[in-house]
Amino acid sequence: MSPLLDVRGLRAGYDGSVVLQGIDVAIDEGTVLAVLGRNGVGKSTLVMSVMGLVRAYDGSVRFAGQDLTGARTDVIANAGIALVPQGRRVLAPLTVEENLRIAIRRKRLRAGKIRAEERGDEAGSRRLPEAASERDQHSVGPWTLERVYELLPRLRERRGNRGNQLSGGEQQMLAIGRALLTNPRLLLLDEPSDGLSPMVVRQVADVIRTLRADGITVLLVEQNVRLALDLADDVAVMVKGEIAWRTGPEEFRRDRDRVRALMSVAGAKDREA
Ligand SMILES: Nc1ncnc2c1ncn2[C@@H]1O[C@H](COP(=O)(O)OP(=O)(O)OP(=O)(O)O)[C@@H](O)[C@H]1O
Repeated sequence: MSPLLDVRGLRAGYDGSVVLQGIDVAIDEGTVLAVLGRNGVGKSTLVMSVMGLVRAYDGSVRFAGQDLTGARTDVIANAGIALVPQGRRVLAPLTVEENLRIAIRRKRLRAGKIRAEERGDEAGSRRLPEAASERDQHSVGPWTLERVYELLPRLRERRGNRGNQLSGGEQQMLAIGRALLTNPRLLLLDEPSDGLSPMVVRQVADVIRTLRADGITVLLVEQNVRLALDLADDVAVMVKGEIAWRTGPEEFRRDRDRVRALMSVAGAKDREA
């Protein structure tokens, strides 16, 4: 079985500076891959380049058998990848429900535009699609506002509150709900536990477990190693824009020396000395 996401030789960065130095990473459908590593090694750059938000200089990205190398973000989203970005990026002046409805509307516009482009029909780009895409019909069922509220009941309670009135945990749930409304097969989560209390981190972990049980594949970037190991089927450790070690959570727990060498600031100093 070929992996759902297959990234090979990916080099990417900003304004000519190279952050990702040739990344190879593959994720099987239905699994959770945790990407760990010290600050600044390029974890966010990796998820942003998979999403088409950072330009790749070289390498390839294949998803569900489709070549997405160099594709636009809207095409990537339409193919079934969604990003929950670091910092959540909820629309602060809008209510929870407005944030969610915008995600639904954007998805429809995007799908209509891409279909129109495929037909070479510019005028059609403003038409809304009438039916769910083929992919949606094959999944458990497309994500709806109601299904998001069932998974994340706190959002229903807060549906009339503005983004800037939410706690960090509620903002994280909103960012996840918004991503789910695009019906992803692969969810890229960039530090979902950042700044949250241990109790809220546990709630986020439960949500991720439920999504995995529903068959959603997850690439989880985390600083919280305990959370990452609890959730992951596989672990990839990044060092300076490369995957330095790919292993299972048990092996990761056992090999403390290697973890220290690859992940602690002291370990990095040892290597540089
Ligand atoms: N928009 C940008 N423009 C230029 N350089 C950037 C930009 N974003 C990140 N970088 C640089 O790219 C490198 C990798 O950053 P990135 O955010 O991908 O790392 P990270 O592993 O996710 O770190 P953190 O855990 O701190 O989020 C860093 O040197 C960072 O300064």
